[in-house]
Amino acid sequence: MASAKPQTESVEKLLEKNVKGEDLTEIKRILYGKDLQTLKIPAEAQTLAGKHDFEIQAYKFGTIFKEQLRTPRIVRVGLIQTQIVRPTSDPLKEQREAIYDHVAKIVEAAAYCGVNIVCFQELWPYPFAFCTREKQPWCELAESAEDGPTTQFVQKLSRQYNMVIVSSILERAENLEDILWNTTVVVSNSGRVLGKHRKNHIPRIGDFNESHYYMEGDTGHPVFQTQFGRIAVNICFGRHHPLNWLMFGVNGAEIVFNPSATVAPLSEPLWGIEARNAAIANGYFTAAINRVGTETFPNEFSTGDGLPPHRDLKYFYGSSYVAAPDGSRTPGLSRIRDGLLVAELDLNLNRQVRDYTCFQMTQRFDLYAESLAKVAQPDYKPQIIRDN
Ligand SMILES: NC(=O)NCCC(=O)O
Repeated sequence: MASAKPQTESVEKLLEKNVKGEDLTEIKRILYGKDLQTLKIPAEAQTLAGKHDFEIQAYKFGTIFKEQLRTPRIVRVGLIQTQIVRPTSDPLKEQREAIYDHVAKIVEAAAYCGVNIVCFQELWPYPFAFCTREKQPWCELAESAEDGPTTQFVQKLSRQYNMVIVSSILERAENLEDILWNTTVVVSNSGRVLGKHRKNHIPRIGDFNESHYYMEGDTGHPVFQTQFGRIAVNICFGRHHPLNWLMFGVNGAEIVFNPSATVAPLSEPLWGIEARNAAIANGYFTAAINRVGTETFPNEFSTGDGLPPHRDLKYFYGSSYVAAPDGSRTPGLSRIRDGLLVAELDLNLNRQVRDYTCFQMTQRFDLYAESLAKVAQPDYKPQIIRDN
């Protein structure tokens, strides 16, 4: 039997293998915007990466010009993408703890790289089982956002490394009838739970049957003021919704993280566009993080799409990246390996780009508020002018 074709490592590796010299530089200029300076990765971080089998890439976004009246506002963000560590048939606690242990090593490497804010992928401590429609054992993993095992684990890391940590979990609202939510918890660098955001848009696409587990979030568009800047979280499927991105910007976000879990056939051609476009349109930085690998579940499931029952959700393609408001972006992390992407940002770039593009000044909230208010009425008639 022919073996499956190996996964492509990354678009960047393909380009570098096949295009050389000035042609490569020109292609990168057109595809990625300005050429970002790479940052030196400390030896301690390299050693951890070698020992625990993950890659590290590190880049620096500068500003357009040096300001006279404001000092630079430098912050380092770290994006962590991983595969699950243990098979999905292992005891739940062992699966979760193996992921904790592995991710802790990558956070340690991030600390060596001087990272101030780290964000993990969507529902990072578990396999992405919340698609299969199998309720058990997976609902058992749901936990309190305020003091569940994952938040407690993250709080220790935050305190140890003086890092803000953005941690996506399956929340069980123990104070409200045990309702489940897809929630991201923001833990301050002091270890305090700063707050949480519940996923606004729940997918009903392909095998992503997440609406069997949780409803659309009820937390609006919170922005978290941290010591290192104002941050927000647009959880996975919300990246297809421009108004979701917009509202985080309107509320003052300077960096919007997009912890995701998405597979190649569904979204790969969109991946490099959506978070990057959001950065351009909203005048802030975006950071998109995706998990890696194929996760195989004990029981077959199907989605009513004519395909035979199967045990996996297809391939999670990693490729995490950071984009800036001027449209420049980092290369993606690998499609096939666990990784840490470090990006140094000067948050002053946001205002410099906004002053230049005037995208915020010209966006006409008044016009769209009036139009959307009409659209939301049950008797709305589309504004079509007909040739008859
Ligand atoms: N987790 C999640 O929302 N996935 C949906 C798939 C996609 O948006 O690409």
